[in-house]
Amino acid sequence: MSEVPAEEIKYGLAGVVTDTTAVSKVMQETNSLTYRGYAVQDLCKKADFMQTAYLLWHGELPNKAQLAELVEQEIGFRAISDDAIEVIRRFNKNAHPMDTIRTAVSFLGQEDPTTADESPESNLEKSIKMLARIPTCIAADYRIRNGKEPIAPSKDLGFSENFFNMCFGEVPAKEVIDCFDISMILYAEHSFNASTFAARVITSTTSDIYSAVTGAIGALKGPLHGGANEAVMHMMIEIDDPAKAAQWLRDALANKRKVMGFGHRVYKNGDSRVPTMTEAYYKMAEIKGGQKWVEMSKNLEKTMVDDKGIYPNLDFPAGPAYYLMGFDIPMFTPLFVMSRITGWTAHIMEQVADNKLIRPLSAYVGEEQRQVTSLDERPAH
Ligand SMILES: CC(=O)SCCNC(=O)CCNC(=O)[C@H](O)C(C)(C)COP(=O)(O)OP(=O)(O)OC[C@H]1O[C@@H](n2cnc3c(N)ncnc32)[C@H](O)[C@@H]1OP(=O)(O)O
Ligand SMILES: O=C([O-])CC(=O)C(=O)O
Repeated sequence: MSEVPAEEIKYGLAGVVTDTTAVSKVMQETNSLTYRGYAVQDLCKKADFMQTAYLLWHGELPNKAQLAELVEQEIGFRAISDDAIEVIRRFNKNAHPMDTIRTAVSFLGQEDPTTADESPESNLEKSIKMLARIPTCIAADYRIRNGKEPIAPSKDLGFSENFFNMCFGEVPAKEVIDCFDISMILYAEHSFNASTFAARVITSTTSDIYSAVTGAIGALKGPLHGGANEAVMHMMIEIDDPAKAAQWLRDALANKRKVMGFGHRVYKNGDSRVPTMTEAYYKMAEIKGGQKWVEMSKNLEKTMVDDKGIYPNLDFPAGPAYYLMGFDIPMFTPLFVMSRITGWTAHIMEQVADNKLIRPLSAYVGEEQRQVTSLDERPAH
């Protein structure tokens, strides 16, 4: 029995406010989300992912000169060392790409002579380095595990175009790039979600930014968080036929299965990002011939909302959108990493600027205090 009444324990920290943040605001009542005061939908229409990164880090949208400087820095940091490529070559070809990007980021941290420098300027520079190099690591890992040579990053292509080129050796149609960029903006930041909180916990010990990001990647991997975008696509492939979707979902619920891509800790009446991502996904389906998946998504959503009142989250449209863009399913959560690196690092810098060690209490429910007996005195079984 715990000495703390059960009703006073905040399991999963649900509903607990642990700190302030100026990075983003998730509004449960209105199902809306702002980054530094700007609605994400407006950022998707009027800005791009690089401008969003600048906004998250600096608190303001960049002017032309500020954006040009960030773009130049990002392009300049894209290449990874021969040692890093060699490490990626040695990765187990069956390892999950989230395990390999977690290890790659950790490797980048031990290579960087500025890792221990916690100054705001150095942490910002390291954030730009990770934004630039994580895509290079993900693409190199993808090609090597498929028996191909990595493609060096380009100095002439934008962030998203360069990533597609490093993966597939070509830049797709503008519509595909636009949809990918929208997913990058929408995935970039979401207040104290589990991976960001993990990053802040690590930062609060005054550990370094690479350690915090490595831990955040580990937290994002789980299917209750970022791993859900992969799980959604596995589910849709398992269902296969849109006409079977409603029954499949009802059977899953009857068997107490969690249906991936639905539900959210904060939003209870719909995820603010879903309409924008769904529009982009439907556009992808039009271009790539994915009407089967659209029909299935609609049937799953209608059944889940009608039967359980549980709404889709961002992973629900993002999973099939990435599938239609041609990415292997195990790459979907690493794509989330490519984007969330901006939000994580904005929070890490906010934590560093006003730090207090994060260390909650627990209610003990184990054995009462007792005597240690010697090994000889203890029963054989
Ligand atoms: C980008 C992101 O990270 S978004 C989240 C991505 N994760 C997923 O899509 C995984 C599937 N969803 C879930 O597991 C949950 O909805 C979570 C983890 C996201 C949120 O969990 P919580 O806030 O703890 O809600 P909780 O799990 O208590 O759900 C409340 C009720 O709704 C049910 N429920 C919530 N989500 C789902 C779901 N996806 N499938 C089936 N039932 C669900 C729960 O079983 C619970 O029912 P009960 O009260 O009868 O026990
Ligand atoms: O906020 C959360 O708990 C999960 C989420 O949607 C995100 O991190 O984007």
